[in-house]
Amino acid sequence: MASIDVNGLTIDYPVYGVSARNIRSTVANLFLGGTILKNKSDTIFVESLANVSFSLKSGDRLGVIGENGAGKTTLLRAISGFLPPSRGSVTTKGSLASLINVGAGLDPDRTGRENAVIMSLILGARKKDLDAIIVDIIAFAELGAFFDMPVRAYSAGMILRLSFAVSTVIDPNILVLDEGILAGDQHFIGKARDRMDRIYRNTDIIVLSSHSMELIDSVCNKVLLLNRGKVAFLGDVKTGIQLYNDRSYISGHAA
Ligand SMILES: Nc1ncnc2c1ncn2[C@@H]1O[C@H](COP(=O)(O)OP(=O)(O)OP(=O)(O)O)[C@@H](O)[C@H]1O
Repeated sequence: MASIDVNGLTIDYPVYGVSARNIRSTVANLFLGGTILKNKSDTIFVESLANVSFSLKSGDRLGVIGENGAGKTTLLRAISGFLPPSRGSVTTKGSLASLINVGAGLDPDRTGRENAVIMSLILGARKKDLDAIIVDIIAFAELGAFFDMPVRAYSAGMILRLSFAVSTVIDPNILVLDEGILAGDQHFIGKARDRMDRIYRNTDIIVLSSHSMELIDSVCNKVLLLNRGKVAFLGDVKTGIQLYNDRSYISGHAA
């Protein structure tokens, strides 16, 4: 059984090299992004998530929505294990594939093939299935001779092809996806979207961040609406999308 438990999760990003005295106005920060804080030694922090808690179990498809800077990517990174909590905890059970930052988890000094083998094993592939898995990755990514070149020689779109092919070749128990990465080459994105339809059906838990309410509505059965790093709403999809659209969850905003 796959599960995700997020408990009191707070993430502060330190911003070095900026003095608190140079942050001119707190008014400008009222509606967008995390809260800007400073500690005793005048170091600036952006509190991008503040005391976020929720649990997901098999069958849950969570749509993470919110305006620019609300904390969506930060939450997805923390669930994926890329970002340690400043306070609180994140516990996941089950194999997890993460498609947030294109290329995350790839070793630039290894070839596409070597990365494909390593990541497939991390995702739970059995050794006896590896040959077939690599054949599938080669066919899907369509990287030609570049598959045997180091990843540092890839273009951004080629890295996306490899990351996507590797992360989706086996159905993971948990898929964490920022839909924003699926942009670019129309031929590949078309193939990627077809494959996502299969993954959306077969994966135990999906955490999907998107600015497309149409996609959230079609894939998800729960919505987490973030507002400046805090949970503004957690519950059914229709209500969450309605709140997001009319912006009534933003304090001081007249709908
Ligand atoms: N590396 C960083 N250093 C400092 N602050 C950061 C860093 N990354 C993100 N932030 C801040 O954390 C907050 C949340 O950012 P995050 O990227 O999670 O938002 P988001 O909801 O994904 O936004 P968008 O829809 O614009 O992609 C923002 O205020 C942002 O300025």
